[in-house]
Amino acid sequence: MLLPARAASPNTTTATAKQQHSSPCPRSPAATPCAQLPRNHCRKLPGVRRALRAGAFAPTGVSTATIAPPRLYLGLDFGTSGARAAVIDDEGTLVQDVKRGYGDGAEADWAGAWRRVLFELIGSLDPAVRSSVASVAFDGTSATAMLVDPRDGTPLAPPKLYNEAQGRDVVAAAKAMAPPAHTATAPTSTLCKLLTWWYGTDDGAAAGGGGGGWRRVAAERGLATPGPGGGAAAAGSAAPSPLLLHQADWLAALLHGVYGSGVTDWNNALKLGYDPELESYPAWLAQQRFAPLLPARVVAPGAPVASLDSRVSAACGLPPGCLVCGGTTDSIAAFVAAGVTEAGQAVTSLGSTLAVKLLSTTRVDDAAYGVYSHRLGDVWLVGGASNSGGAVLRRFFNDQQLRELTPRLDADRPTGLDYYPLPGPGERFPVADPELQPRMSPRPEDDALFLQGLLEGIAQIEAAAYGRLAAMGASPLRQVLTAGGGAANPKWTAIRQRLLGVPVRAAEQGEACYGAALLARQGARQAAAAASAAAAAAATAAPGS
Ligand SMILES: Nc1ncnc2c1ncn2[C@@H]1O[C@H](COP(=O)(O)OP(=O)(O)O)[C@@H](O)[C@H]1O
Ligand SMILES: O=C(CO)[C@H](O)[C@H](O)COP(=O)(O)O
Repeated sequence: MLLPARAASPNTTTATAKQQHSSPCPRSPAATPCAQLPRNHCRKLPGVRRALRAGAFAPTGVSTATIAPPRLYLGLDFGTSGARAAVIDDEGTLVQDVKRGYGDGAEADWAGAWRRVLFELIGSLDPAVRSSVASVAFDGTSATAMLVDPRDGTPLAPPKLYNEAQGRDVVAAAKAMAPPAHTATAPTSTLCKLLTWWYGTDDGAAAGGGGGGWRRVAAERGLATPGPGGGAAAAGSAAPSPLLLHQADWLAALLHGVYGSGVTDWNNALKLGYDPELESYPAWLAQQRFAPLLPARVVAPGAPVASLDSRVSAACGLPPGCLVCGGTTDSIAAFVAAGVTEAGQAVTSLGSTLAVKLLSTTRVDDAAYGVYSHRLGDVWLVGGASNSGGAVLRRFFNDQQLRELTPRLDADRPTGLDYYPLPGPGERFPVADPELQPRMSPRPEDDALFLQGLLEGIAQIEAAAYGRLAAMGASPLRQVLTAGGGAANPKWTAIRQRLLGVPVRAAEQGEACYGAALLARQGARQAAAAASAAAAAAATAAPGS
């Protein structure tokens, strides 16, 4: 069980602590105004005053069932460049939000950075808010895969991130087992990442189950080290198999402490091969020798999973009975936040990457173009995710420079530069080509012209993405809401609207963490309804009733 590291005390003088705001968001006017806090963005919003008036903030140590209404709901978004927490009340009013970067050097230990930031975000919440949180839900980057010890979640190997394309051999193995054009056959799919671990090809070890750094760690920890060439746990052996989890699953398990056979959700499991229509792993996947490594329980996004582990509650200050709910991916959380409800409405997440989600009455999937369909409730969110997006802009301009240059752009005068902006070789959607090269030259002298060329290039990718969905029979596009950092750029919005030919505007709520908080609220309501139904059934069944 990975418990939160002791939070740096407010008086800690190390550089790291100085940069970080480790005490709760200050309540008194005399304290440092949140707006001046470096690296963190800690805001108390109108909802706090209303909740304070309503006496919402019960003392810590109460169970969910007794958390005094109005209860609060916590969404945690672990995106590409940083993590954010949003707390909402029953009406969906934002009560507090906090964000934090992963810090320099995070790439050397992603799991450690995610765990550290998780408990720092929780520690950054106002104590009165934190102690009223009735449920929590996470969203993470899609197809970010982890191989862990099923007893306590300890990673056995570095995570494989959302955009890491796997080798041709495992892609071929995935194509040999999955249906044609299945999203699990994409080079960046979770299935391909699992197969890289399974065949041990990630450290040059011979294919066929030899090597693979994780097997050495697993053996040291007394775990089984199954592989294609045998090596499975001997019949009757007590040694448990390693477990595959997604980033959001692993973070949730840090709070609920339910390990063993693992819990994931429909959306995160899609690129593993899970079928959200069947609500099960298809036979072609369940019959594989590596099936024991798959997370056994797959829940709907927002569904109740388990209560907070009591030790974690004591360590982080969330109420002991706080419910941890099923998660989702960051672009779906952004979709949920935007509040889209009609077929033909779409959400483009313009964050570090460009992800599009169109609400469609028809499901469309084709890995040849990086197109797949997520299920949310009883609708299909069709789309995909390009490697292009804000991460390319950030290579040339910081946010301040973007704000300074944007007024000089002329959305009505295309530059003709015809860029395909990528952070490096490789594209997922609407072209699925791990070798695709960036195209961002010639670079004009004028930075404003260069920036406009980049924004036009990303907008052209977005337009091609929606055009691909239309060509595949998805519901016709009628409107695009924008989430993510790029939503703030009016000139980019105008360029995109010109290319898309439909109304484009920023989503009122575009933050994925807000969408995750809505899922947490949904889970708390589902749990309360189930408890009421159980109580009513018990009362009916009681003798003499
Ligand atoms: N004014 C702007 N115009 C265009 N892009 C912007 C602007 N401000 C921020 N961005 C881009 O938004 C991205 C960050 O958005 P965010 O949603 O936080 O991304 P993520 O969560 O994927 O890290 C950055 O890559 C940045 O380049
Ligand atoms: O690119 C990403 C990183 O932010 C997205 O997480 C991801 O690729 C979107 O995938 P999905 O459509 O499964 O939500």
